[in-house]
Amino acid sequence: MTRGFKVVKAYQGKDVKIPSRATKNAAGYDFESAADFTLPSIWKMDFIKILRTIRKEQPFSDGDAEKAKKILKPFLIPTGIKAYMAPNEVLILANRSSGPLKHGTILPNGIGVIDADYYDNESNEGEIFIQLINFGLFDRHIKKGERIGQGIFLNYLVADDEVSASSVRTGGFGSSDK
Ligand SMILES: O=c1ccn([C@H]2C[C@H](O)[C@@H](COP(=O)(O)OP(=O)(O)OP(=O)(O)O)O2)c(=O)[nH]1
Ligand SMILES: [Mg+2]
Repeated sequence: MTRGFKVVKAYQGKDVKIPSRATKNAAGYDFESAADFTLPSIWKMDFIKILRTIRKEQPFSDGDAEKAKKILKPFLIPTGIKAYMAPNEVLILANRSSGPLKHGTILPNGIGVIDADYYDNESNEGEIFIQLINFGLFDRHIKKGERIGQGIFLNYLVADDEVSASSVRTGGFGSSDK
């Protein structure tokens, strides 16, 4: 077992497909959405109102400010998939080129970095999420099973004289922040 994918427990028996490459020499393993999901177009949001709400320049409640902050966050699309690989390997998530062209969707983090030690972590079992933001004019209605991104396995290099980290990964998305 060198590298590959498994369905996380929460999605077992729910018809979630293991990522696969579409053609013989394709580099990327296509990931599908594990659920129906609507990505609202950012243009539908009233940014001025949201800004005023967050700054409390208008008489909105704290609940409104919280709601506004949530709308501005990128969405995490569940894939139901975890990836295992050798310790010197990484899975890089990238957009499909049709993402922006057909749907106006981009990865706000540019690329996704899936670390080898994310697999089976204690907080979410290593489930991979694809961050997307919709700058297109229309909402994007993603159907379960629709391809939403691709993952490429690579080797990574380490620097000389590195003081190697010994801490164990407990999750993702800022889990190593102090
Ligand atoms: O698009 C992404 C990016 C990351 N991850 C997961 C896998 C990765 O191993 C972990 C941490 O990612 P990263 O190191 O890029 O984020 P961070 O903000 O530095 O979080 P952490 O402090 O947990 O390392 O989050 C995803 O599922 N999707
Ligand atoms: Mg990190």
